[in-house]
Amino acid sequence: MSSSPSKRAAPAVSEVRNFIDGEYRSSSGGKTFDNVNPCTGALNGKVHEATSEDVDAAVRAARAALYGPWGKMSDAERGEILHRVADGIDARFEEFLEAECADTGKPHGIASHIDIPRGAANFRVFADAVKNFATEAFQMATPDGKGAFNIAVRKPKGVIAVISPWNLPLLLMTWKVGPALACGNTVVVKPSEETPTTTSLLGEVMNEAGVPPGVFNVVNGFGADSAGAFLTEHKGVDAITFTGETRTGEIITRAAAKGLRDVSMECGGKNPALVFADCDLEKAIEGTLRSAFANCGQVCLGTERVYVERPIFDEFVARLAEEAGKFKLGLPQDADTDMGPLVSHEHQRKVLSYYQLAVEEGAQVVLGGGVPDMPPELAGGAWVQPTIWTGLADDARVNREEIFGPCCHVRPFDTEDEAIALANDTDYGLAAAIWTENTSRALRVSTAINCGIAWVNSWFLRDLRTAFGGAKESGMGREGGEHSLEFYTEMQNVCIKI
Ligand SMILES: NC(=O)c1ccc[n+]([C@@H]2O[C@H](COP(=O)([O-])OP(=O)(O)OC[C@H]3O[C@@H](n4cnc5c(N)ncnc54)[C@H](O)[C@@H]3O)[C@@H](O)[C@H]2O)c1
Ligand SMILES: O=C/C=C/C=C(\O)C(=O)O
Repeated sequence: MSSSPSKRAAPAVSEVRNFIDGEYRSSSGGKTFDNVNPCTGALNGKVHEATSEDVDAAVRAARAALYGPWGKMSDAERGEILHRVADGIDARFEEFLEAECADTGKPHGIASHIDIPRGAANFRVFADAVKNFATEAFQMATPDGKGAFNIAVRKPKGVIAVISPWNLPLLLMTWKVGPALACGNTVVVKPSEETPTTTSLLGEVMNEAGVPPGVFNVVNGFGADSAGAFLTEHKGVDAITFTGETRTGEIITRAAAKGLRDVSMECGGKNPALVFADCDLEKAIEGTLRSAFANCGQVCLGTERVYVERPIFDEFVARLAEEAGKFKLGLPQDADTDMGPLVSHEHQRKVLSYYQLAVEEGAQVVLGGGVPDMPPELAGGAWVQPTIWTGLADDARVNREEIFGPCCHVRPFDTEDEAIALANDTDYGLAAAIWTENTSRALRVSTAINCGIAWVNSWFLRDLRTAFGGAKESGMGREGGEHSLEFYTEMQNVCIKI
């Protein structure tokens, strides 16, 4: 089923330290934790866990750098440096690729087309966007007849805490760091404990590109009672940008309430796909295969609920299962690998508990439902089978809770109104995919779904200038294009009396 026994998972950086004030520093408490390869269960290396003193040093370095050369540069000068950061990622593409795949287990095909290039693009796009970011001006009348002008200026918000997840580590971290730095802020990043390596490696690139010390800092560790909480509760942090689970977002929002710090929250989803009988079936199947199973289902925008118009329901389910059943599970570096493992054994236990729950809740298992049979050298990995269910009630937990694995439930519908109601019957509101060749229907349905991002006849087609974020429990605020620039700046109105 997988690669030859002679192949090994990619070696990774063996020791990941914190990056503070332009240099790599060991944990001041001497504490480390394991970074485990999810393909094999082997040790990738050790990660230095930041103490509260380390986090404090990082925040202080970021504060000092804000008042140093970085804060005094023009957008154009900063932009030039950020372009060099992007070039630096490109120049070390292979290193980033190996590190990302060793931490996540994802296939090279995904990381080399999405994660690493987007990691570089996030710096270029925002370095350029900030140059065209206009403010506002209002001329007003005054009783003396002379008038006044109001001119708005935008300033960096200050020290930004960036808390990022493990599913697209470099991509989602730079999606925040790129615009934050382009706007003149400084950052302290706490990457996921599961996937710290590419964030750490970025420190070297920052130094090589000429980013002044203290502008980009990295502290490693966990959430509660660790680097995540130390950072988000730190008084020296001016704003917090977070991507991760909704429940974690709530905890961080509470921490941010102290001192009324601003937050940007990109959280979970339970995203629907609506497949109408007038769709291009080939495209709908190909798109749903990606939206449900890409990155082993670990994409916040991924589909976990598929609603299919009854006349094509049986054919759709059969074809989806047939194609997903052909996925080859294997090592990142094998060219024919379609799907890697889940990110960790902990996440594997969570996903498998939902596989079991689906059966208990009365699902028909159309495909998968368990652990695949892997060759001995991969037996220690966090593998699960791609899984498709039908027959669950709409209020089944499997239909309501985010699983974040390679699985979906497929259910028939009879009318457009019913499909819209089913799509909206969720606590979440991140993304939706609509498959129809009828343009009026596409517009009607996409705008009737309460979510931040709706795709018609596509999925994960991303223009970085567009608004990105979730409705309901999927988040708060928008990032992307000008929306990121708004979040990472503070607007000041200057009123000038003539
Ligand atoms: N909306 C989006 O843009 C988006 C994108 C990717 C992932 N996600 C969501 O992320 C989740 C998967 O990622 P995850 O499991 O890494 O999420 P998570 O919430 O467990 O962890 C995210 C980050 O928060 C940190 N953290 C955890 N507890 C914390 C605390 N108390 N204080 C401070 N930091 C804390 C973690 O260490 C990690 O760095 C899914 O729910 C997925 O939908 C959302
Ligand atoms: O798992 C979530 C994926 C989010 C993707 C983006 O934020 C993006 O493409 O910018």
